Amino acid sequence: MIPVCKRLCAMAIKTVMMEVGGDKVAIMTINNPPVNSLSNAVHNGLYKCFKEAQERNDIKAIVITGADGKFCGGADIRNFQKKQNAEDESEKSIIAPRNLFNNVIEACEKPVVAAIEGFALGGGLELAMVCHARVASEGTELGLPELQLGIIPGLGGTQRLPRLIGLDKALDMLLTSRSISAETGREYGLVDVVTHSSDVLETSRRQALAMVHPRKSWLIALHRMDKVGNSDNFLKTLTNARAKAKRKFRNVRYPFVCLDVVEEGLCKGGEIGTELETKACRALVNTFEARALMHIFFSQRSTSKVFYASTPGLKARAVKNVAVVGCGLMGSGIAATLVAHNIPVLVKDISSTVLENGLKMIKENLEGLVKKGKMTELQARDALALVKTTESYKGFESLDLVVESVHEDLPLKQRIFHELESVCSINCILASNTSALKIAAIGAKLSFQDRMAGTHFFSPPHVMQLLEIVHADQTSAQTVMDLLSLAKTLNKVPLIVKDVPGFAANRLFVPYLMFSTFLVDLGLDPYHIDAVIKDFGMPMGPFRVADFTGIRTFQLVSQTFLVNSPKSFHKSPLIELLLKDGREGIVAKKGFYNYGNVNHGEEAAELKRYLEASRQIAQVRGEYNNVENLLDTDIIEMIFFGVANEACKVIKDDAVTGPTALDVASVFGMGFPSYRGGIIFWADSKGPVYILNRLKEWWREYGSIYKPSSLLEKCAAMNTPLGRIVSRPPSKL
Ligand SMILES: C[C@H](O)CC(=O)SCCNC(=O)CCNC(=O)[C@H](O)C(C)(C)COP(=O)(O)OP(=O)(O)OC[C@H]1O[C@@H](n2cnc3c(N)ncnc32)[C@H](O)[C@@H]1OP(=O)(O)O
Repeated sequence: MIPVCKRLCAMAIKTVMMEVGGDKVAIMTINNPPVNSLSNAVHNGLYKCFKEAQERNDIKAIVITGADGKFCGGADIRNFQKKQNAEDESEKSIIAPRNLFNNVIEACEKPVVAAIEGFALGGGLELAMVCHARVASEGTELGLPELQLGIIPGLGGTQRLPRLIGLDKALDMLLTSRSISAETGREYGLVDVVTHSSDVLETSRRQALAMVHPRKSWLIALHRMDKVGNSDNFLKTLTNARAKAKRKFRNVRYPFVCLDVVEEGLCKGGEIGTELETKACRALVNTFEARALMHIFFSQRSTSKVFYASTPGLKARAVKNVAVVGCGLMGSGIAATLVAHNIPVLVKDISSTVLENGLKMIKENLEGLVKKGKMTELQARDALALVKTTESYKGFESLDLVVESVHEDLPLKQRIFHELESVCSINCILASNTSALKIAAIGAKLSFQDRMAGTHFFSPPHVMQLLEIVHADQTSAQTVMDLLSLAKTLNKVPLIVKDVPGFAANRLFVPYLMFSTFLVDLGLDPYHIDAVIKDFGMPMGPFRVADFTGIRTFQLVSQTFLVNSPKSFHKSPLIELLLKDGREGIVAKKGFYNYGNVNHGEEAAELKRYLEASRQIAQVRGEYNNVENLLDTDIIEMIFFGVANEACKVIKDDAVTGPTALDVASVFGMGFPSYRGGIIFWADSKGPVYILNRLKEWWREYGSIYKPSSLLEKCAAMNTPLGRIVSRPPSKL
């Protein structure tokens, strides 16, 4: 250990601290909890510390690190939001610390090493890249996720990353926002040394001192070109990347701005590149997409945080052993999700044949994750080894959680939970994956209902990010807390919802399909609707998604609406006509589309017959009956204003904590484009008054399915955005 002079630098400031060791290495520690983000105070702190370090003869080298084992989570996103909301136009520019990065840190005459632990993301990785070497602890997360926020890196990331790891790999990281581990970073040349976290600081010191003497020269990332090749090569790579981006990104500009800036910098030099990058990043911060994506970033985090805040002192218990009862499509997907995150699963079903089939589906799900690059083949094999199957309740006594996933049959579910209560320990959480029944009804006969909850996964569970945690009246805070913690382990976005029919996400999803089928009964072509909605930004149109989730499932979940609010529901005859002929969707290889042997699906010529029959029965009339009058924007509004109207009813019913929860539900549960900020955020961009007027128009014409909700009327009357409706803590749900 090197003796450290405990004297803090004369200019000691709270957010960046400097300690100088007996070895003459200055350690600068960023201390800005919770993620050591780069606030203005951090920039100023670094400026001051660097100035002092440059001047002092007793400092030979510098190491930058972050407090609490976290290097830096990037620029302070709250700061961007403040600028977006600034009234004064001049306030909208972001102060760029480009000078600090390029001219102070990178140009420093004393070697600077980044000692990285935990994560270096966005501006955090950009800071690490201006250092002259990087030492990272095992498993550290490195990435430039700015595109996920609707902006591009603004502190040289678009320029230095390609120069350090090559253009192909850099573009992949930039355009996917995917992080890499320190180990992969070492392989790519982004990290110089990977070591154990207890050794990061010492190794960084040694690395820095080695660079003081001419034993190891240091390279300035911005000046390098050795990894990007000649202009023919990099221009070709960029052309391919643009073509790929065109297929992947719809309706947004920021990925293309990113590619342009990379190209400019490679053609005109890194200095010009960083200047253009800063300007482009500043301009993007104020776009609707950046507002929307930053809103989603914070909303996604707030849905569970609010619960922790309302139950101080409670600590989550780890869920280490789980059983899934029922291994159909959903059960096997849930089991795959659990084992993919190293949680052993006991799968129970009624016969060895069903179990064999379930195991096959679990294997296929894991293979799907391998194909998507979410896990390696070896990890998938290890995960599969964590699955055990059983036809009995043997082994259930030592479980932490059971997820029931049998079909929607109340007496059957009640019987299963009764049996579970007699075999599971008192601490085991009993959860149902029902989407149509009330949790309280399923657990009505249990002696201890506090450990009963809903875990509503979305299809396919190993892919969809949302997990609704259904909180019945009797469910304990401890149970919800444990499930929230499990959601984090599974990398899911948890949403606490009340035990009301349809919970939250299906209250949006079912009307989405319902308004789409209504338009078909009005005379519109379903394939045209699918195309318009896909262009709007949904991953697939409503009819294709109905095929994927199963048309019978749609019919089943619709029952809740038909029972609870029949006047707001258009029951299209089309659904029953299709089901009568076995057109159940992809499981039957035919639904709205025909699937042959592939999952892509082709338009079905014979669908016309069903459409005509359905229209004949439905007899929907209206001014727009000549459907050619309908513009694509009308189609979008007639579907999504209907969904937004239902969202207002969900808020009114107190089914969720507030409007933000529905933005999260729509983005992560039904694929609403995140760059539109979720259903409520998007609706607010149109304004409650405009939506109300349009709904009234359709209400007059087509009847009560378009009847405006009282909450929408209220917001329109006060001209208040729907997003401003006050949220309530989940304990009050
Ligand atoms: C100019 C530059 O190029 C532009 C940029 O750098 S833009 C920023 C780029 N950086 C990012 O996108 C990283 C965003 N953050 C993350 O991915 C994750 O928070 C993380 C991996 C750093 C930590 O994850 P985890 O430990 O699970 O904590 P998480 O719950 O996500 O965050 C903890 C808190 O920090 C906040 N936070 C995280 N990153 C933040 C950031 N960059 N700015 C402001 N707040 C941030 C979260 O909102 C949360 O706040 P809360 O407790 O009040 O809800």
